[in-house]
Amino acid sequence: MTTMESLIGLVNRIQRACTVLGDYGSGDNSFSSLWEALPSVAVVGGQSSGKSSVLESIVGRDFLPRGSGIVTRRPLVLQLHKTDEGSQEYAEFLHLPRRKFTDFSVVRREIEEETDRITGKTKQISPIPIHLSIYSPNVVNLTLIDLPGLTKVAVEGQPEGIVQEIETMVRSYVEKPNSIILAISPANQDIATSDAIKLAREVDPTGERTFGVLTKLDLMDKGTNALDVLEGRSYRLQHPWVGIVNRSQADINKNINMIVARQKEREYFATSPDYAHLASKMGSEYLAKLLSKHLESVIRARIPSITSMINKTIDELESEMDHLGRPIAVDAGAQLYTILELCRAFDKIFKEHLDGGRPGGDRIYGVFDNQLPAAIRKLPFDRHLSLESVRKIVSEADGYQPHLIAPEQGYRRLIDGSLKYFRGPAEASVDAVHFVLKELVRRSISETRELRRFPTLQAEIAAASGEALERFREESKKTVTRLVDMESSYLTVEFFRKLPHELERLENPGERGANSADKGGNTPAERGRAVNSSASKFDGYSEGHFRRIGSNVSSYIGMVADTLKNTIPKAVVYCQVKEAKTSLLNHFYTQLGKKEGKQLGMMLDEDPALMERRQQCTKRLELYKSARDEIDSVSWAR
Ligand SMILES: Nc1nc2c(ncn2[C@@H]2O[C@H](COP(=O)(O)OP(=O)(O)OP(=O)(O)O)[C@@H](O)[C@H]2O)c(=O)[nH]1
Repeated sequence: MTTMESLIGLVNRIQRACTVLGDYGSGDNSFSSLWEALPSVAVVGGQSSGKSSVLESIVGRDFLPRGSGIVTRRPLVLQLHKTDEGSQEYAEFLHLPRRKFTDFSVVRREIEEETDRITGKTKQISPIPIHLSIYSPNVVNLTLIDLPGLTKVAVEGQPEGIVQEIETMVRSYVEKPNSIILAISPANQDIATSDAIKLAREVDPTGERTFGVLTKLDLMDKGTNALDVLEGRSYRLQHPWVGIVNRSQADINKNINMIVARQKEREYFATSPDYAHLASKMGSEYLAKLLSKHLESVIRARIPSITSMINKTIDELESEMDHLGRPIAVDAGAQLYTILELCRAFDKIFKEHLDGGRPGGDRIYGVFDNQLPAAIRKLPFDRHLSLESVRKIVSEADGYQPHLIAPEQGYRRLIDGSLKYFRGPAEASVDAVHFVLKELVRRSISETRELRRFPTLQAEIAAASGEALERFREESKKTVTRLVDMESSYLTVEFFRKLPHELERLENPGERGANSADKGGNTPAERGRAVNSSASKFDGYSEGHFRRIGSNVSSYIGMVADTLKNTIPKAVVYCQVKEAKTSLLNHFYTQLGKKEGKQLGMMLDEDPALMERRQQCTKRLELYKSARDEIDSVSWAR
């Protein structure tokens, strides 16, 4: 491959990739356009200027749609590839890959049909290009973009405003600084009125990137010639004008072969008295070579800036991809792996909250250190162990037979009754820790960056964690209730053995009498009063006796409270915190293992807008990377 072929081929390949990815310069996407950075030859001309004839002559084949009105309604990117002498000519469309067209009348029909596919039969125009590649020994490597002909009036059946639309579209192509303008004007018309030259003058006033082509030289009035134009006197351009003689309508009707037509064109210039001195620089074959050479040199000059534009865009796209998150795999195994990874990321953050490193875990200690003791302090033991209450409970426990020594049953009932109160603070601690854990799950989910794009999985993890925490809470409640119940199942014997006073007093009724005498409870009158009181049955026991019972129970309960203040946190941590740390998502993992690919895929559902954007980014990244590879390979070949 020569350098020239590979450079134009390079741009061809990049252009095709651009169209596949919807990058044809126009369009309102927020990405920079690679297409626009690529040099290209845009063919412009007024209606009947001979534009189609020039293109067909450059190709050496009839293949463009004919007809009245505006026939070209979408840009046609015509990529010409020179093949070895004697090889079969064929055409290929980008939209019909792997189909080789060897019959060029079928190519013409396909262009017409493909035009209608996008624009509809309404004869609208569309900026989406049709890509046609032609492989032939009779072409030079060149890419031309055929644009709708500039016109002043729409013909019947074509929508109003199409004239302006065409002008806007053609302008969008030729105003790009990388566009080479092939401006076609007929020689039998004043050059000052040429639509092509008028537009070229506007967008390229210095004439640097305009190639002037003058057609229909053979149709000029006898005795006149176009030397003023061809020699650059009428309208000056940086590149020399090229004169062309295409087939006349009569030639076309007679089916004059294109190769024969080229031959006739050569003869025309060689034998023309006016143009013979310019013959070597006239004609469609010369034009094709001139353009090919120029395009190649423009591409060569542009490569460094294209390369840096590509690299810059790749960097931008890569960082956007990082921001959006990489695409998710499609097979079930990889999806399961992704889900597990995401869960692990969440779990790690959750653990950091508990173990410190992230805030929140300290609130659990707060429950044990403040809430629990405060709740215990607030328990209504004063009321439960008031003199009245003690007297009532003890008497009820005694039944018809007042206690003789110590009120064993009374003590038990008082203690049992008191211990029941501990359930409240115990359960409240469980609930308080549960809510702390729940809040930490919520925070951990929102702090897991990797999870941000997966709202569905976030909800799944939240639900699974919620269920697990609920189970831990149940378990924890059972355990703390049990701790409390255990306290009433067996009382600390030691404690009561240390209360000798009471026993002595009960064993010594004399002392009891003496004691009561102080308070005057021993006189008959007082006894009578006592008989009338509610505790008539126990008027034998003094207030002091019940007070002592009350205070004994109270200090026993105080001792139990101290124990529970220590054991409840242990139970709560064991059942809830430790479990949350080690097996919060265990159940979820088991469930995951049973799920099918489709369900896993659903869990990895993302925000559709985000997916769309990533898809765009991925495609673009692919385009730019392949463009970079293409450029690299060409640079090495040079
Ligand atoms: N004699 C002669 N006829 C030409 C020449 N160039 C074009 N024609 C004829 O002019 C008519 C229009 O040529 P086209 O090539 O179809 O021109 P166009 O600009 O593509 O026209 P539209 O697509 O219809 O706008 C055809 O009948 C051609 O045969 C030429 O150099 N000499």
